[in-house]
Amino acid sequence: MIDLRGITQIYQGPQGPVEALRGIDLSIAPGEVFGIIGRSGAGKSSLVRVINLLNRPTRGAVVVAGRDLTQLNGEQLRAARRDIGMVFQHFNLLSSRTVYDNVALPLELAGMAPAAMRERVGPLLELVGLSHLADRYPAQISGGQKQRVGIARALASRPKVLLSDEATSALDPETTRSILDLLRQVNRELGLTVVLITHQMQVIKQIADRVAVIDAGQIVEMGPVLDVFTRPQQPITKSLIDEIVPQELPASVLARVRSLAARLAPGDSGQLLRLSYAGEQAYEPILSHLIRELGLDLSILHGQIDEIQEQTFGSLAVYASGSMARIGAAIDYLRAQGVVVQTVEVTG
Ligand SMILES: Nc1ncnc2c1ncn2[C@@H]1O[C@H](COP(=O)(O)OP(=O)(O)OP(=O)(O)O)[C@@H](O)[C@H]1O
Repeated sequence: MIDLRGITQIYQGPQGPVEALRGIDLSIAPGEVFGIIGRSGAGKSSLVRVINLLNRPTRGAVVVAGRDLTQLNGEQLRAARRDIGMVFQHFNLLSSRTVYDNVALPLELAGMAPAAMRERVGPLLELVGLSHLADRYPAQISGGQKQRVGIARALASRPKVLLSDEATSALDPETTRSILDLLRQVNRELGLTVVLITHQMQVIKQIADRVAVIDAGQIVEMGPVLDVFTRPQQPITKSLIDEIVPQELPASVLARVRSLAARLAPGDSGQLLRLSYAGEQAYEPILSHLIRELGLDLSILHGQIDEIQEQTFGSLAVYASGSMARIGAAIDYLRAQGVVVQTVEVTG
């Protein structure tokens, strides 16, 4: 649905050129919810605005629904943009127009007759749950409701792609969840491709199928969300995930490891393992196999089980004690079960 090829964006800043995007290649499939995450200044806004050519890239091709937007003339581009809706962090509603008239605006601009417009806007207000507020003005509704208006307006021209530029950053956590649920619903019911940028892993966790991590204008990591959560590769990805799954173990856990290590039976070894897994399998049978079949002693020190996209995602810290051979066999067994195993050395 969306193919970005070799996208470079150079701004002329007051202190000279700023290379905000440096050779981005990205393919987003139809119907996908694709998240782009990065710290402030990483280039997220620049990237999402390239997709509808609000930003014209310095170099590269922007192919949406089979057409390279950079090659279109003004009129063709205006037509192509109707396939791409956008929602903004600060909603960008017109304060002098009612909720209804804000949603109707793109249709009015496209010259649609009022009766046809009513037929289009009514169901959209229903979809976003605002039919009862159609006559209110933006100043008379909440932030979450404003964003619902923004989403309905973005859907008015029946786009194939919805871009979301930090749509939930100005909202509290509960409203954020409800807006993300709405975007998910729109994605599923209308088959829309959704591209969202955010600096919050919570947003990615709740809604995205795949995620790209952007840093200093480049994609440094990309994959299905579950994979990236269980096997983050880059330090930036780890630090972004830390918000959900702490990457460092608490001091109390490390103290417990030291005390277990001090009480090992003669000839035994001990190893702290961090396990993470995603998907169908559950920990319990795997851990009981280790204890029963491999004769290992396992202490569960720390753990968290969460849900990502209706799949279980867990992370555990366990201390295994027994012979070196048994610990090695346990690690092999865990990996064969699809569990990501990290051995952690505890000093001091
Ligand atoms: N119009 C502009 N002129 C000059 N430099 C710009 C312009 N817009 C963005 N930049 C610079 O380009 C880089 C990327 O900015 P961008 O807004 O894309 O990042 P971002 O990841 O969206 O950041 P934030 O989360 O803070 O909005 C930054 O260094 C920024 O200062």
